[in-house]
Amino acid sequence: MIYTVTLNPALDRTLVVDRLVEDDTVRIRKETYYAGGKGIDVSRVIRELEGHSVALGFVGGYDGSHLEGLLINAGVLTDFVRIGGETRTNIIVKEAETGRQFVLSAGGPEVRAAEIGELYHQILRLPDMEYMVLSGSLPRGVSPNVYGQLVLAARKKGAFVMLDADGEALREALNYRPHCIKPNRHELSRLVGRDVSSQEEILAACREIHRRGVPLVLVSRGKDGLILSGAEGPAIQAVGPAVQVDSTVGAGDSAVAGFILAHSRRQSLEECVRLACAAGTATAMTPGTELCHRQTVEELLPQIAVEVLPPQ
Ligand SMILES: Nc1ncnc2c1ncn2[C@@H]1O[C@H](COP(=O)(O)OP(=O)(O)OP(=O)(O)O)[C@@H](O)[C@H]1O
Ligand SMILES: O=P(O)(O)OC[C@@]1(O)O[C@H](CO)[C@@H](O)[C@@H]1O
Repeated sequence: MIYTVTLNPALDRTLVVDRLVEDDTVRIRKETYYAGGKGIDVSRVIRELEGHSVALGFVGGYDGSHLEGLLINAGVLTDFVRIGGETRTNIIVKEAETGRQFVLSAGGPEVRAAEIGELYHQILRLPDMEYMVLSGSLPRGVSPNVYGQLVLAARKKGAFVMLDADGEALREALNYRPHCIKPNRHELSRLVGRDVSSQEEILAACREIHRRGVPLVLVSRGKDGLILSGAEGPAIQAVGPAVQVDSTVGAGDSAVAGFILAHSRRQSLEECVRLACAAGTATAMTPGTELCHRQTVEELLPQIAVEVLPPQ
């Protein structure tokens, strides 16, 4: 089974307005709620692509129940730890007239030590963990080394661990050697302490990370697709066709979902990167925090240019 972990889920409230104006009433034209947070997005995309996963993490209060209910309605399996604090709401405002989008991200509730302990023991007890995906920001009260501890617990159980995090949480977790990380260009730059942009710079940065014991690095590059670098074997690049982009929120999570789902289906690494790219591209075509549709992903798959890169 694939387990996703979202320590700081968010009820994503997407509002469409004509245009934001100062000193006047701005009428909301459309309002939609999504169960959000990066690991939860991964679970939603896996379900959309006809796979199964269980979403783990913390939910609390009425908004936490709302989020969980949305997932249940979408057919996503959940097993959250309930916390005393209230699940955060992130607000996404889209201006219909200009296409501009504003993402207001809340800090989230404070998680108590006992609640972290409960999640940790839940993970240790899981009988069938083949994959664990750890994604997103950390809530208050949780130490930056929490991902490291969860990586260690999952590795001890023989699971393949994929991590999508940033900053100190990512840096700390590298010491525990997740099997794969999914930084975007900015996260990779922060990780290696210099700006990386070109293909050569990305591959050099990935080699540094392999030397620290991480076998796979999947770098997402927005419209330029993805590069998968492996400690062994050649790097693989996938680039999607030019599409009409509406909102890229959740594109990175969709790429993680595509990669892990294909990997769990024992597909080749080329096919894993292809599905990652198709899912990310399809999500970029949907509005707000809406995620990819299966039919679009299937239409995109043959249009993804997958290339094995020459050794550097
Ligand atoms: N503008 C775009 N046009 C086409 N495809 C895109 C675009 N933006 C993203 N994608 C697809 O989605 C994948 C992941 O996007 P991106 O690199 O933006 O991840 P990210 O920065 O982690 O995103 P986020 O944090 O918003 O979820 C890309 O590798 C690409 O396949
Ligand atoms: O604050 P974090 O945990 O980094 O990201 C949270 C979030 O922005 O990520 C998803 C899109 O990737 C949204 O569903 C959610 O609001």
